[in-house]
Amino acid sequence: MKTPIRVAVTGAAGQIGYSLLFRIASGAVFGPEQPVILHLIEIEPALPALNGVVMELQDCAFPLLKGIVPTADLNEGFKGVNWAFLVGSVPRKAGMERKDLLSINGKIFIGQGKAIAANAAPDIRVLVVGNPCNTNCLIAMNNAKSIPADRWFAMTMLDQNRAVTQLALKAGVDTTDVSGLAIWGNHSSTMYPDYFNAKIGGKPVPEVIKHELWFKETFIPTVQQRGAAIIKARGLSSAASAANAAIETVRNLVNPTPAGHVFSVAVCSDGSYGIEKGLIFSYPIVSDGKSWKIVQGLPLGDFSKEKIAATEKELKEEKALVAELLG
Ligand SMILES: NC(=O)C1=CN([C@@H]2O[C@H](COP(=O)(O)OP(=O)(O)OC[C@H]3O[C@@H](n4cnc5c(N)ncnc54)[C@H](O)[C@@H]3O)[C@@H](O)[C@H]2O)C=CC1
Ligand SMILES: O=C([O-])CC(=O)C(=O)O
Repeated sequence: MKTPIRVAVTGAAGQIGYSLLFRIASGAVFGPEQPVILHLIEIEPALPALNGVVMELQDCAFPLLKGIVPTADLNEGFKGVNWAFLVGSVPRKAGMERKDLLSINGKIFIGQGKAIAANAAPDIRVLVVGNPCNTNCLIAMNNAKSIPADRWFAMTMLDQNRAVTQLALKAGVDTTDVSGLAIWGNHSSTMYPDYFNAKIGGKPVPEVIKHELWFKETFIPTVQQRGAAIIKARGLSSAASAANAAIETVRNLVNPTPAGHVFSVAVCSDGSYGIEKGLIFSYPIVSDGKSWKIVQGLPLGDFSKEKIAATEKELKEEKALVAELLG
């Protein structure tokens, strides 16, 4: 048996937490050979509900679950942690944009960034899910400067999965026939699902779906607005699909990417494709299972460049709004 790794989840008593924890404990993220100790972090008033989640985790008798640390103390919560899923934060309601949450949620990520830097294991990696996730990640990263920038991620995998399914439905193919689809930029209504560099059955998507207006008038807005559509339908934001995407993001990072595939995750920009350095920007990424890199040299036409510039502009504006939170 391998040594257990410590995995922290904030907002562990929330909706996403309820879909996420049981799958981490079952081995769906780190594999069937990797035991885990779960650090479940909540705010004080949610500790009774968290206790119920702990009881349910115990009642699963997961062979890989070697311990549970439920806590409202950030130092205890992040002590020795190898992976942190930062989910805990307030979700938006109908009619709000995700960036409207910055004034409520942004400050949470100062204390969490500092506590991660002070307590986590040397190999810590952090996935921010709580919205607006790119800029929350920027805040946490800037409050934890001792942790290398390549360890910080914000989630856009849910947007990739949404885009892949829309393409598959339109083309009448299986989702597994779609490859190379990546989300660029912010997890917001400006995100850009780049269908030009995606393939269906190995052929460029625009050669399979020959319907230019559909991409512009239906595909892109559907992907950009899917979170809002779920909130309208459910009265609550996506939770099971978000947890699933968090699981896939980490799996994508800790396993080698199959040839011909990419995955989407927002990372600290190194200036690739002319994006401002230091922004948490979603790119097409590949991993060798240990380190990741931004796929270089993809052709981008004027339409793609315009969309990517718009989402970069929004991230710069969000960064300016939280300037005083960046440490
Ligand atoms: N990046 C993405 O693709 C997605 C992001 N989200 C975001 O994930 C976040 C969580 O969503 P849900 O689980 O549905 O919300 P929820 O309201 O069901 O759960 C959030 C939990 O976080 C806890 N919490 C609040 N402040 C905290 C803090 N400072 N430290 C620790 N825990 C704290 C709350 O007590 C609550 O239990 C929201 O911001 C939502 O917008 C949701 C779907 C997709
Ligand atoms: O839309 C929301 O507020 C929740 C979310 O991030 C998503 O479902 O993509």
